[in-house]
Amino acid sequence: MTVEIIGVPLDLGANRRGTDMGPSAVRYAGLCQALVKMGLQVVDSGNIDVPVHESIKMANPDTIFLDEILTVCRTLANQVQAILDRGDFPLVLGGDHSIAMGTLAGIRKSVPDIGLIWFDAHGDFNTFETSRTGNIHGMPLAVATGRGHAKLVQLGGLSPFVQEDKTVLIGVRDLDYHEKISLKNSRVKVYSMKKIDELGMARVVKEAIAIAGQGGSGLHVSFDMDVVDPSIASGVGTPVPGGISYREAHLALELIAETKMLRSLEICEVNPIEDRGGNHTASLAVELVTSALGKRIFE
Ligand SMILES: NC(=[NH2+])NCCC[C@H](N)C(=O)O
Ligand SMILES: [Mn+2]
Ligand SMILES: [Mn+2]
Repeated sequence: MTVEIIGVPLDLGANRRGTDMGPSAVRYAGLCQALVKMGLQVVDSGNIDVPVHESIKMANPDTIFLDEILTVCRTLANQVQAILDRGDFPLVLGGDHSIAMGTLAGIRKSVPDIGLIWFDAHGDFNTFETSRTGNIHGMPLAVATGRGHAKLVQLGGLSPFVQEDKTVLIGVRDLDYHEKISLKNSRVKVYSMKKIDELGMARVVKEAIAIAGQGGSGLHVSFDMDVVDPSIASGVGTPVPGGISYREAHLALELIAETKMLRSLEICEVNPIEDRGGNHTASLAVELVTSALGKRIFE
C-alpha cells in the first residue's frame, strides 16, 4: 500500500481566505518525511488545479462559486477513486471543507459502503436554503448524505455518497438553527463536545467505530482542524472555543488506526495566515496524520 498525497488548495467555499495555502503549510511542516520515517511508502501527487479567487467573477451570488467548486471536486473524486481502485491510500489535504464532497464522491465509486467519521466543530449540514453565510464549506456533510443543491449531490453521478446510519460526527459545538434541526431529523450519529466531556473521547470513538465500521468495509476520516481547540490550532478559518485537546485528538486517531480499517483520510481547513506562532496548526496536522496511520507511543 502506498499513501498518495493530493493537495486541494481550495478557499472558494469559505469567507475567510487562506485555506488555499493549507496544502503547502502541511507539506512544509514535514508531512512526507514523517510518513517515510514510519516506514510507509509515500507518493506526493501535487495539487489539483483550483481557480484563483481574484481571477474569477462570481456567476451567481446565491450559489457562491458553485461551479468552480464542482469542477475541483469532480477532479478530486476521479483521483481518489483511482487511488482506491489501485489498493492505495488517499491522503487529501485541504483546502476548505468543501473538498470533502469530492473525496467522498470518489470513495463512493470504489468502496460504496464505507463508514464515515467526521471530526468538526461545525455540522457542515447546511444547504443553500438553511445557510446563513451561503458558504459551501458549511454544506459538505449534508451533500454527502444526499441533501442540498442537485449539482452537488449528483457530482459523482451516485448519491448519497455515504450511508447515513454509518456516519458519525464528533466534536461539534457550533450549529446553525436550521442545521441543528436537519441533523436531529437525520440518522447521522452526533457526539457533541458535551458528550465528549461526559463520556470521554475513548468511549466516544469506540462507539463511533462500532457505528461507522458496521459491515467491515472500512472507514474514511474527514478531519476538520477546527475540531481541535483554537488554543493549540489557531490556524483555521472558523475557530470555535471549547474544542478537543491535543491528547483527545491523538487518542481518537490512534484508536481508529488500531482498527486497521482506515481506507482514506482527509485533513482540511488549515489556514496558515491565521496561525499564531510559526506553522503550529500544520505541524499538528502532520502529527495527527501519523497517529491516524499507525504511529504508536508504546502500546
Ligand atoms: N468547514 C467549516 N469550517 N464550516 C464552517 C461552517 C460555518 C457555518 N455553519 C456556515 O455554514 O457558514
Ligand atoms: Mn468542516
Ligand atoms: Mn469546522
